[in-house]
Amino acid sequence: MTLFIKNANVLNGQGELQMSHVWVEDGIIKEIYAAETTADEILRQYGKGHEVTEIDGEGKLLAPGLIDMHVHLREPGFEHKETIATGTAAAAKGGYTTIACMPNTKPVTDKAEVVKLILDKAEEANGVKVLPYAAITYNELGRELTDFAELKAAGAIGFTDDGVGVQNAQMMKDAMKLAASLDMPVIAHCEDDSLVVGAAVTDGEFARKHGLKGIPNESEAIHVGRDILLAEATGVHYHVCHVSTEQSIRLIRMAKSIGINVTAEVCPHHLILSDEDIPGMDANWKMNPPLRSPRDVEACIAALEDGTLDMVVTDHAPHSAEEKAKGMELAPFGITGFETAFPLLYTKFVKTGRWSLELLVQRMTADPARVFRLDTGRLEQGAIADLTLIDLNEERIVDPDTFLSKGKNTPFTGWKLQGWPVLTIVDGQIVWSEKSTTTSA
Ligand SMILES: NC(=O)N[C@@H](CC(=O)O)C(=O)O
Ligand SMILES: [Zn+2]
Ligand SMILES: [Zn+2]
Repeated sequence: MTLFIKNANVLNGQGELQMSHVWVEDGIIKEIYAAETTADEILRQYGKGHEVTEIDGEGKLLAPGLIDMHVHLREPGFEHKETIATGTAAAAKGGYTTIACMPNTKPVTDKAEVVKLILDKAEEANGVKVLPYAAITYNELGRELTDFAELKAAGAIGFTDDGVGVQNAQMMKDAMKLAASLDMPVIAHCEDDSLVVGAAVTDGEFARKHGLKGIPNESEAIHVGRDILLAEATGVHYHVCHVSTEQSIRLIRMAKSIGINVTAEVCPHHLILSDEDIPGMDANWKMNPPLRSPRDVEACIAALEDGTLDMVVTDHAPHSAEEKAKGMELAPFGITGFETAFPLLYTKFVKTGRWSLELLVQRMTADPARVFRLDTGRLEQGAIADLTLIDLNEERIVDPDTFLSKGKNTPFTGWKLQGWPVLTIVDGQIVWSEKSTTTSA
């Protein structure tokens, strides 16, 4: 398939938007033309004999396809929450072209056959690239290491027990040693169970007001500190999941400054919401880690800006309406993310002038690609044509009824946002489009 995307705004190397036409052939960006050459001229010259699908960018932003290195697709086992088909559809609608899915499925992704099942289902789905993580321990129980070599051979891209922390330090050290020997990363959900005390929200304003037990910041940071020492000892690439506290950031910044191989991610909700924003006992505001204090939110924003936090991930965690209806204390942790992430961050940080558009795009594309050594996330001649077209001007209200995800669990219902993805391309194929396109011979 040949694609010709005309009149799109592309970020040049200097962070400026430049009106361009992009020619895509055999899944590769063949050429990026400056807008001085008219689209018709290019078509006359190069379009002969090709079947060309023309897309009018109408001045919208054309960016590398977004990359989300932390998502829950729920299949196998929790298909009432999400499936690989509905999750990848939601991802494409959110502008994502590559997503990495967590192993807390049923069965847990702790054997090669589960990795293969996920890859097979992804193959049958819409074309969004699905990279599976495998579990560190069988059933994520923290008792016995999985067969890392076999899981790597089956296609797993890293090891994590996301959903729970690895409680035993020796187990984590053994996991890191083994992963390092296979040149694979360890990705950690940092949570020390002995400090968590069965709470649903952070230990802060909201908990005090409602007489609830709270999850303290150090339950996260204590694992970050422990694991940084273990990463130093083993040399593994250690990646911290969904960082939410100032204390974790301090430790990561220090570790990076002395050359320890640590990277980290942050979620839109931890950049935008604090526990003081929670309107009441509504489980759509419950996620793990919980919304923290305004001070932690500011620390997360500053750390993403200076690169201490490398990338944005959604931690897309769909649950059914029935599950979330159990209320703040009993409902499962997690909120959906794919279909609101870019507009949220664009509206809250770029529109307000705090971030450049370039910074936001980089933290959602080139940076995750760099950290996980993925051959995507670039918009340049010769690169793989994973692309997303985004309307930066149209304002829309977040309405979960319009989500392609089965999960409607979001705290952002009713928010008025700008920066909505309108077309998503993977390997030069349109995988999602708001409008139909025209093909000319
Ligand atoms: N983040 C969440 O609140 N929930 C995740 C688990 C996790 O990411 O730890 C889930 O699987 O629902
Ligand atoms: Zn987690
Ligand atoms: Zn998660």
